[in-house]
Amino acid sequence: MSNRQRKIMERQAERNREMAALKQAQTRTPFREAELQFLSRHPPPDYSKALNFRQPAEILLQDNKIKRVLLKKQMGQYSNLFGVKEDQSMDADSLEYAYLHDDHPGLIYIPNVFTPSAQRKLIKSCLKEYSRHPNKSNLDTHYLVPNSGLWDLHEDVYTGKRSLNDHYVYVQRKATTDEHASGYGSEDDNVDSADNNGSRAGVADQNENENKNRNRDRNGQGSECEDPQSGNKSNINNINNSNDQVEKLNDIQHFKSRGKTKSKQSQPSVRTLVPIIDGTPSVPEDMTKDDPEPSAQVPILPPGQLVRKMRWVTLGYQYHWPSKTYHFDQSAPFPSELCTLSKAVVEAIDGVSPYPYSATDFVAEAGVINYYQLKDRLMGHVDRSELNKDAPLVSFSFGHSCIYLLGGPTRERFPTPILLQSGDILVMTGPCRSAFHGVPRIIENTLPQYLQSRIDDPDWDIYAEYLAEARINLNIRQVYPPKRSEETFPPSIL
Ligand SMILES: O=C(O)CCC(=O)C(=O)O
Ligand SMILES: [Fe+2]
Repeated sequence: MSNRQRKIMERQAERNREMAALKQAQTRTPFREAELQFLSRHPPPDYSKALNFRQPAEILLQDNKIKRVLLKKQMGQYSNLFGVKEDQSMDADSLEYAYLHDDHPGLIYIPNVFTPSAQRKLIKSCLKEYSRHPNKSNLDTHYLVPNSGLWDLHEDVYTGKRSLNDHYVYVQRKATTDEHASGYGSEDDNVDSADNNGSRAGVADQNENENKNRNRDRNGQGSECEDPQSGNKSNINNINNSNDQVEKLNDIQHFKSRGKTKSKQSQPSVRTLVPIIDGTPSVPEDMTKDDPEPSAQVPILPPGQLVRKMRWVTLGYQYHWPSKTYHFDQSAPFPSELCTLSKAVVEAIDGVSPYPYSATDFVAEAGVINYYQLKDRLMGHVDRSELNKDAPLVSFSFGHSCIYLLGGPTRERFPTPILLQSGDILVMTGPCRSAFHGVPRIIENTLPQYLQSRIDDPDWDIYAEYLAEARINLNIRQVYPPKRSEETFPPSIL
């Protein structure tokens, strides 16, 4: 090829690239646009664009879309799991409020409700207790995590009780060969990003192209579009109702991105999800919800490193990530304090939310604990797997602050960025329950002082060290309509 020909070809290739980039920019949805803004490393995002519900009321309420509602009692009076604040009077300083937003009907935001010690207690439970069997984590797909839990192993090494020379402190792989493995690709794919709900990714790099981002996102919980335990309303409510072609495509891309896999889970056909017939979930007879195959490629790591690979833990009804449906026949006992805590929130918003739901009807049946390292993100999705969409979804944040994007029923609405901080509660009720949302950014250097190392509590050190690079989100859902909650579903639908 002559020099001239080569130059012509290079120019043509360059033009093609530009055209492709232009096309991609044109097809970006407003939600995606917002995600990209907050994913950007260089330049860093403009965090001042985010709505901060902890601003002084006189500033916050200048935005006339924001409404403030006084709670009847302090949250600590609904349950002492929020911690007992010294000032329990109803003086102006101690009043607690919930906030609503005109653009997001059904959103209830209750800022700063936990005392520091109540936060520390819950964080400890999220890392040490709730992550134990029978609750499942993303690590269980690939590793033989001991029943005593990974955190206990980490603690033994951290406190010097056991040495890293001790072979038994290393959690072993489930698979010894990749013969039947899903072969998700790199080790990182397996553990870092390919698990959780769906749109959860490991490292977000501004230079990654959009498709790559999509494919890597939230492999576990449910693709870019849906979240993990949630799932997909169209699938659940009406198997023929593909409510969103784009989502469908993304899902398929998601499966393709794990194309090396030989297992059934890798096929788009797992989208044969649970249809509702006469309000009752009905699982097709031939549908199996197998676990994804373990990979022999995952790294063997010291427990202190492996805990940082833990991306999610599911509580109550266990979730089948590949199909984004619950295992309606697999439920682990729900931690009782989390039942109390979530019920207390539902009680506190009684009369606040324009979409009422009685606290007596609320049953905590499924939960997800999301563990984010600083560079993790959770891409836009809707939580759709629950059969009961009327019950509030209660979400607690701990550790580093994040940007939470709250959009509308489609990606075509530009989302509102919200600064979610440690100790805040976000409740999705009514239409907000079906809104796109995601966490494109964990914000560095935002760990509150009271969650850092403490002279008065050396036992906290191991948690402080973990939180120095992490955020924890705990969210709780009701799966079944109230009348069903205490009943057992007939075996025919399991
Ligand atoms: O981390 C968060 O605040 C949101 C998590 C979430 O949306 C989910 O788990 O479905
Ligand atoms: Fe979600």
